[in-house]
Amino acid sequence: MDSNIVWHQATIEPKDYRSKNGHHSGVVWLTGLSGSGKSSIANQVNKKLYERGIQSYILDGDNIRHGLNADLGFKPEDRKENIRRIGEVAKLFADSGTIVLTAFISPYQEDRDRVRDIIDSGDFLEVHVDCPLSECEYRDPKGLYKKARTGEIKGFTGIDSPYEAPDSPELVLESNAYSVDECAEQLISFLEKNEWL
Ligand SMILES: Nc1ncnc2c1ncn2[C@@H]1O[C@H](COP(=O)(O)OS(=O)(=O)O)[C@@H](OP(=O)(O)O)[C@H]1O
Ligand SMILES: Nc1ncnc2c1ncn2[C@@H]1O[C@H](COP(=O)(O)OP(=O)(O)O)[C@@H](O)[C@H]1O
Repeated sequence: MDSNIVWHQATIEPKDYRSKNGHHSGVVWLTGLSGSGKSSIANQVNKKLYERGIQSYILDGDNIRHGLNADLGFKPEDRKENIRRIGEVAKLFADSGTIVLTAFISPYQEDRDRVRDIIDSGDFLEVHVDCPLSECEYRDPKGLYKKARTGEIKGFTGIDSPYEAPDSPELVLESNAYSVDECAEQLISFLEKNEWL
């Protein structure tokens, strides 16, 4: 970084936004295979938080790749840069007093750890949306596993590209055993228990 760039201290700080909103803020990082249920669960949680007057927002894989990260593909170095940029954006949202729910495969532990490292301790919750590959492939909501199996898509996570399950996530949601609504309730209970709400 250019040594002539000096950090400008903001007048209104994260603690001020939190105090105004009446709740904590931070990053809820959902990770899991394609089709595991990250987007469905994030949207259900977001809806419930919205109805309670909580300031929350979703950053979602497909949407971010249409804009901010439209220049990135799925090679390991592209996924790394994808997660790095999203981590920085998520941090900004958290600093603005928002509970940000992110829904990215984020297959590499190292990349997720790097995001954890830039966020204040306790303000990053790694949530594993855990679902067997066989079930994700059966769901195949976008028909992508089918394409990956025929070789039409190369380097698809879980098929011919790795997924590293979290070493020590704050929470595991078993989306094969519980409904979308039950998973959303489990996540909200966890936020309550940790005094985010
Ligand atoms: N090769 C390959 N591997 C995995 N996923 C693929 C691929 N190509 C396209 N897609 C679609 O892109 C979505 C994943 O984007 P992410 O930004 O979450 O991926 S990553 O975190 O950078 O690994 C993912 O969305 P989700 O199904 O919502 O997870 C897919 O729809
Ligand atoms: N418990 C559950 N949690 C999340 N999704 C579920 C669950 N049970 C079934 N599904 C279905 O699985 C699919 C998951 O798709 P999606 O939310 O787009 O996953 P991802 O964002 O991880 O790719 C949806 O069609 C959803 O309705």
